[in-house]
Amino acid sequence: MSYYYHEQIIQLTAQIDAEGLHDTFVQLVKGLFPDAEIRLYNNRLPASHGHYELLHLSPTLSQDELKSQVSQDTQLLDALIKEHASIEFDLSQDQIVYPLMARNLYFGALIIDGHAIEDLDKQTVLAAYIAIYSNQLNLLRTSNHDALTGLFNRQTFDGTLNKLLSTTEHRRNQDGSEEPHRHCFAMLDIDHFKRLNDNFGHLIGDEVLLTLAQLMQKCFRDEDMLFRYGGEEFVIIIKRVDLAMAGSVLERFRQLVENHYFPQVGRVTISIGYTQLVDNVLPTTIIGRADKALYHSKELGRNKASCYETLIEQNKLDEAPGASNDIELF
Ligand SMILES: Nc1nc2c(ncn2[C@@H]2O[C@H](COP(=O)(O)OP(=O)(O)OP(=O)(O)O)[C@@H](O)[C@H]2O)c(=O)[nH]1
Repeated sequence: MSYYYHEQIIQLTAQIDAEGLHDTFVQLVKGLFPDAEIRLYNNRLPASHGHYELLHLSPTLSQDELKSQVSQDTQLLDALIKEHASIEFDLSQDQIVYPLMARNLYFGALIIDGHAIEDLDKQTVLAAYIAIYSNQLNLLRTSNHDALTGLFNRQTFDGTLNKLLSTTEHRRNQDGSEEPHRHCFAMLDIDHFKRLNDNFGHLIGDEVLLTLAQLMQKCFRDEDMLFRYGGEEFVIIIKRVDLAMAGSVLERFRQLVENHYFPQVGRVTISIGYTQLVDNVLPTTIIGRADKALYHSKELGRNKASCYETLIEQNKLDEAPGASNDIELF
């Protein structure tokens, strides 16, 4: 392997967030096979079906072509998981699928389309890129995720919220005009968790935290972001929804938890506070707003979801600190 490839490998290991790592990896693979279509998938729940997130595709496909491509790929990847295939490498085909594995868990796939990989040197380099990318992603995931629940951890939350509030994504309307995407932010807290711990012990308490996290993963869309904020508190960034839609999604989740049977414990409920993510507002303000709405849900008797903006409109809350003046003074 030449010195040039060592430099590329250093680039991969220098990435400190998952997005940068995916992008660098795809660029390196493209550098090896410039004419090929490359698709990179992330499997949200390891070894389960149907949770593929397309991280990268060549930008030549129309929306319809893309849908049918993703559906074809999903079937292929499901079949691969079932067969526990470790690597699909067929030189006679012009489509090659590499399942991406770390610690025996299948976490995604790289598909290279339209290019028979005959060059042995390139095969070796590609195998090295894949191994380093997989290891690096595994490392990043370990440091970005909460060990008990597998959700993103508090540290990742801080970085994500700062980034979301400082960049504005736009959506294109039918008339060609653009407007910023709106996201919503929710805080949720398990009701009477101290009592639950006291009655059943910490291990069962931990089981409840894990089960709740799994319910969250099932209920929310792949693009929504789920974090363990600390203890028995969780936060959710619900992407591209207005407050009304966020309210109905959160209410559905509240009911799902209320009706779920938690082994040994039985019924568990949660209280929720939510608000809109607004550009140019400090993260602490957003958190303060959701927290106030959450506190209101608790005061109303728990097992409720409350919207900060609605409470303000109805004069049921004072504005959260910093709500009217978002310039931080030191
Ligand atoms: N089992 C377990 N318990 C935790 C963990 N982190 C925090 N806790 C417990 O969560 C409990 C939180 O209790 P409180 O903040 O008093 O709130 P609560 O009992 O849920 O009451 P409300 O929020 O008012 O409904 C404390 O007893 C903590 O010890 C954890 O990782 N595992």
